[in-house]
Amino acid sequence: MQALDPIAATRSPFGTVKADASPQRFTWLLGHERKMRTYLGRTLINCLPYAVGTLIAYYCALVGIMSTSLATALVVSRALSLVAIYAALRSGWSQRFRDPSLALIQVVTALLWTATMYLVTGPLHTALLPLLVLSMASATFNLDASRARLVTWFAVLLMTVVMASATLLDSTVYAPKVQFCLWVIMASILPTGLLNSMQLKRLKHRLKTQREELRVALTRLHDLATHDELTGLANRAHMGEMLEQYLQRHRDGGETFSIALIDLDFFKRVNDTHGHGVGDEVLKAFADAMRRTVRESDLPARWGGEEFLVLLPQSSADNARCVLERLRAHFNAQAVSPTVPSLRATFSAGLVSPKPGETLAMVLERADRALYAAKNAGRDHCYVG
Ligand SMILES: Nc1nc2c(ncn2[C@@H]2O[C@H](COP(=O)(O)OP(=O)(O)OP(=O)(O)O)[C@@H](O)[C@H]2O)c(=O)[nH]1
Repeated sequence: MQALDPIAATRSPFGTVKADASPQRFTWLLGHERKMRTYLGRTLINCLPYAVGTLIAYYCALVGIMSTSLATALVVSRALSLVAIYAALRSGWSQRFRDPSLALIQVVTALLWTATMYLVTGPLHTALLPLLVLSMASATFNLDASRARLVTWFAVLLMTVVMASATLLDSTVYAPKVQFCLWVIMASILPTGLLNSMQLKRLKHRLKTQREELRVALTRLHDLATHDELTGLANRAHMGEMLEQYLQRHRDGGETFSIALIDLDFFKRVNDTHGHGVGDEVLKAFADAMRRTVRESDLPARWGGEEFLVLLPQSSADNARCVLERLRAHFNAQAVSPTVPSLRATFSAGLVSPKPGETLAMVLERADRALYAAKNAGRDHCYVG
């Protein structure tokens, strides 16, 4: 269907669309691009378990569980991996990969770091398990189903090896019975988390689909409410709103405009002679002729029955008359019905521009009188009112 009006183009079916309602914040950190902002936001959230891990590492160094140099090595290595991931995302370098969010790399590095921390934090190792669960929750939600499954089993396997090794290396601090209990908890929590994430993702997908369906339905509703079904032109209600807007802008000192009220000549005869189907074909032919002839900025509408109205922005009634004469030359010569190829039709039109202080009803009344005069003059005429 034809775009109706530049004013309307900024409107949603049920109100004014705010192009981007909320201003973007932290653009220096996250950039402007919507997807990239999401990826970077996730990466920064992943820094939270790292910050907690840093505190644990230095606390361990403070109480003599590990050396300060080991704590620093762990903290710096993780910081470097996070900075590298952030830089790859922020610079756009990651765009070359199938998964530009680098979600898989992020979770694997997080898992390896958490597992290492588990091995070296001695009596504090249990504090690492919630961090592991946190990393996995974010990973399983952001990865596709097969990768999320793969990463979950990788995490279970990795922690099995780590817990077994820890028990073998230091069975006093990593007591086998305790490790076994922790292993059972870990091995049951991670797959459960995976199932929950999958369910959430399905829900998210369904919501997205429903939102798209709703958008399509709203667009269809809007088209039905503003367009004439037979000709596809704007309908009377919509054109009425448009006219009010233009008239208001004109009153506020804006540009002038004209309207042409058009009526097909002897249309009843077409219906009576050839039937309503042929009459409909003529109406469609006239609508097509208008679409082809008027300017991009002109707004044609079906006003009702065999009456049409064209709003011609930035045109005096005399300028509008030239457009109408072009339409006449085009329409009078063309075949207007595929069913009755020999059939020809004409139209009459009343043209007016709003005068100061006139209401819409007054402008339309003048257009109607001009149209009536054109009909009285023998039809196939355009009169300026
Ligand atoms: N086929 C068809 N006919 C319609 C439609 N809407 C209105 N009409 C017909 O349009 C005709 C209008 O006839 P009149 O108002 O007498 O006008 P006219 O025959 O065009 O005569 P003038 O306007 O005086 O030249 C009527 O027969 C209506 O039934 C429509 O959607 N389809």
